[in-house]
Amino acid sequence: MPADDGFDREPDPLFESVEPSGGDRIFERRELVTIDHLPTEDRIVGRDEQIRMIAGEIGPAVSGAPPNSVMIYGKTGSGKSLVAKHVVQRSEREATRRGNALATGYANCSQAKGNSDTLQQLGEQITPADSSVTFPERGISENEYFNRLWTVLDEQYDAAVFILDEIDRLKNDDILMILSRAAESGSVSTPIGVIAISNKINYREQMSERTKSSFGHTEYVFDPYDATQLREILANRTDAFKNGTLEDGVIPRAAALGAKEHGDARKAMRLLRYAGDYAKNNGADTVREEHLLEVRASAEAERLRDLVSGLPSHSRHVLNGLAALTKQNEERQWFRTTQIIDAYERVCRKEGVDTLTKDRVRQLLKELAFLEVTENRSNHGGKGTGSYKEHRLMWDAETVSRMHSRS
Ligand SMILES: Nc1ncnc2c1ncn2[C@@H]1O[C@H](COP(=O)(O)OP(=O)(O)OP(=O)(O)O)[C@@H](O)[C@H]1O
Repeated sequence: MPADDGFDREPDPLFESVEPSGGDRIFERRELVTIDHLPTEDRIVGRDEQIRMIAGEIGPAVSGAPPNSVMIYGKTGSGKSLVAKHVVQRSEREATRRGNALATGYANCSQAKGNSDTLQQLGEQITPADSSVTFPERGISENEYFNRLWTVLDEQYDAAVFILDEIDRLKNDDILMILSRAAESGSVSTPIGVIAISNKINYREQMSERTKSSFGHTEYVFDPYDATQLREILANRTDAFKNGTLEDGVIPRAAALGAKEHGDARKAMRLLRYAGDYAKNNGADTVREEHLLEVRASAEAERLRDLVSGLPSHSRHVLNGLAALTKQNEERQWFRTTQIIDAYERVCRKEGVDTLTKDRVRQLLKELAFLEVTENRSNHGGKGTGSYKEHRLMWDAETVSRMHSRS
C-alpha cells in the first residue's frame, strides 16, 4: 500500500479491539480454552489414577520392552484423548531421557478416510524427514502402508506407542489387530503398543475374537465428570482470560450446563470460550453469566455436529425427522420406529433424495443411540399390540434442527 493513502496514519476502528500483543480485551491466552489444547499436568483434574494405570500398561516401551495395548471407553468429553495424549507425551520424554527411541503417533479415525488414511497419518508422524521411506496420500495398498511402517519402525525405533482415537469409526478392526499383534506375528521386531479409544462401550461386540484377546485384560472405562470436577477443570484455565474480565458466576454456570445429561468437559469448555468471544465481539468489558445463555444454542449445535460428523447423511435426515416429530408433539417425547421412518421419508422428499430401506433406517437409529444422540426402549404392548421399539431425542429438538440447517 502506498504510504500516502491515508490508511496507515490513523488506527482502523475495525481492528480496535486487537492489542499490539495480538490479544484482546477479554482473552489473555485464548488457546487455553480451545478443545485441541493439551493442558499441562497441573491443569488435569481428577484423572491421576487413570494416568497411572495407563502409564503402567504402556510403560515398558520407555525402555524398549513390549508395552501392553489398552482400550479406553467413556462418554464424550470425559478426558479419554487428553489422558492418552498426556501419558504418551510423557513416555516419549522419558524414553529419550533413557536413551531410547520411542515412536509415537496419534490418529483420529473419525477424521481419517479409512484404514489406509489412518496408517498414512501414523507413518508420516514417525518418519524422519531424511528417510527414504515415504507415506504418500494415495497410490499404495493398505498392505504396503504396513510394510513401510514396519521398515521405519525397525530402522529407527526401539518401541512404539500409537493412539487410535474414535476407533469405532473404522469399518473393521484390522488395524487394531495387526498393530497390536505385529511383533508377535514376526512382521516387525520393534514392540508396539496401541491405545484405542471409543465412546461406544458396545464396540467390544464388533471386535474380532483375536483383537479382543489382545485388549481383553486392559480395558478402562472413564466416568463422566460431575459439576464439581467440571468447575475445577474450568477454574484451572481462568488465566485464558485477562485479570478481572471473568465474572464470578460464569464458571459454576458453565460447569452446571456441561454437567447436564452427562459431565462433558468439551461442552463446558466450548461454552466458556464462546461466552468470551461473545463478550469480546459485543464490546463488553467482562464475561457474564448471561453471555453463556446467549451462546448456549450455538455451542450445543456445534457439539452435536461433532458427535454426528462422520455418520452417513441419512442419519441426519433421520435425526431431523425425529426433531420435527418432537416439535410437533410437545407433550410427547417417545416415538415408534414406524413413525420415525415416516418422518424420515418426509425429510428425504423435502431434500429431494432417495430414501433408504426401513431396515437400514433401523440400523441408523441404533447408531444414533450408541452415540447417545437418541435413546430407545422396548415396549411390550398388551394383547394384540405386540412389542415395539420407541425412540427419544436426547438433545433439544431446536438444537438438532439448527445443526441440520447449518450443515
Ligand atoms: N480431567 C481433565 N482436566 C482438565 N481438562 C480436561 C479434563 N478432561 C477433559 N478436559 C478437557 O476437555 C476437553 C475434552 O476432553 P477430551 O477430548 O479428552 O475428551 P474425550 O473423552 O476424548 O471426548 P471425545 O470422546 O468427544 O473425543 C479437552 O479440551 C480437554 O483438555
